[in-house]
Amino acid sequence: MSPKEPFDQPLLTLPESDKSPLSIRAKALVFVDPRSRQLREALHDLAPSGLPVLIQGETGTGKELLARHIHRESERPGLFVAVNCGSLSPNHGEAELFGYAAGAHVGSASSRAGWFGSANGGTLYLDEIGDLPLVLQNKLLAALETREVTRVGAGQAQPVDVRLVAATSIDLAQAVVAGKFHERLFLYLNEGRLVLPPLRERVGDILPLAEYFLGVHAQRLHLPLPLFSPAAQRVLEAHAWPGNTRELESIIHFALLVSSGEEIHPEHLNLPAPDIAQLSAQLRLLAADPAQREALRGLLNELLGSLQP
Ligand SMILES: Nc1ncnc2c1ncn2[C@@H]1O[C@H](COP(=O)(O)OP(=O)(O)OP(=O)(O)O)[C@@H](O)[C@H]1O
Repeated sequence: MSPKEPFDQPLLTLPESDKSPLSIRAKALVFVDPRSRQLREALHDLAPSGLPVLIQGETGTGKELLARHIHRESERPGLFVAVNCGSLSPNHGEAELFGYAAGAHVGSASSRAGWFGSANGGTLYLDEIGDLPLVLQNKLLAALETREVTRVGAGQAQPVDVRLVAATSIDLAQAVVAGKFHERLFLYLNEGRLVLPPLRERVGDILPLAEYFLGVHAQRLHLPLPLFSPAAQRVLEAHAWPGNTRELESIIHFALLVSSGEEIHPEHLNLPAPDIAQLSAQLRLLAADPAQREALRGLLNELLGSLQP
């Protein structure tokens, strides 16, 4: 981490030069909630270690963005290569991952390095690693342990230096028990484990992220920057965000487009009305945080007051 990025700064940015072919739009990681700050410290410790990393989190929580920051802080000279294991071809997954030799199969007149080779010297990010077929899990473990890959159809293994960062939205320990995931691969990956909590459990991140996305989209669309009304802020903090940060970004983008420009109100947020069970779960979470408790008490008194006949 550079001296410009102490832990008390809630924004961690990727450099403009991060021109990975699979780059995603947002480059900044917003960390304000205490749980996110802990995660940032863990990231800072883990990134330069070179250890494999397993990131667990629901969809849209920011696993790929976190992996990019791990790569950046590791200062490995090679590329960050992101691959979704669910999108590997059932028949050619091995060739896609490890490459193939010229003439290995019909149409392969020349050889190809594969994702492993492309990430040589850098970081291979395997999203939804639980979707990898068992046979490929075995080959992946062998490649990681021996630091060598053999292209499909090639006689000789080649040395590779790849740091693996894997992500999963399922509990891989349970997949191991169910016989769906290779235990040794799980233990290998689990050396460096980061758990990205869902957004509803990082309530302190919701408004800073909302403001961040509002700023990004207002700037991109050359629109004036509106503010969130206090009621809109409360709605944002009370929503359960099943689609996590990705859902938050699209809600904010929409609100920016439909608001008149000065202030965003609850009616601009295209969110379903929360049900009572969801609302009370959110309130319980907020009440657990001493900083939020007083604000919550005031709000509840205000609401109860408005209900008096
Ligand atoms: N802390 C954060 N700060 C800023 N942007 C974030 C943060 N977390 C996530 N995002 C943004 O939210 C979107 C979803 O993040 P990302 O694709 O990394 O999630 P994911 O967990 O890998 O999703 P999936 O499981 O669907 O692959 C991206 O546009 C990402 O830039």
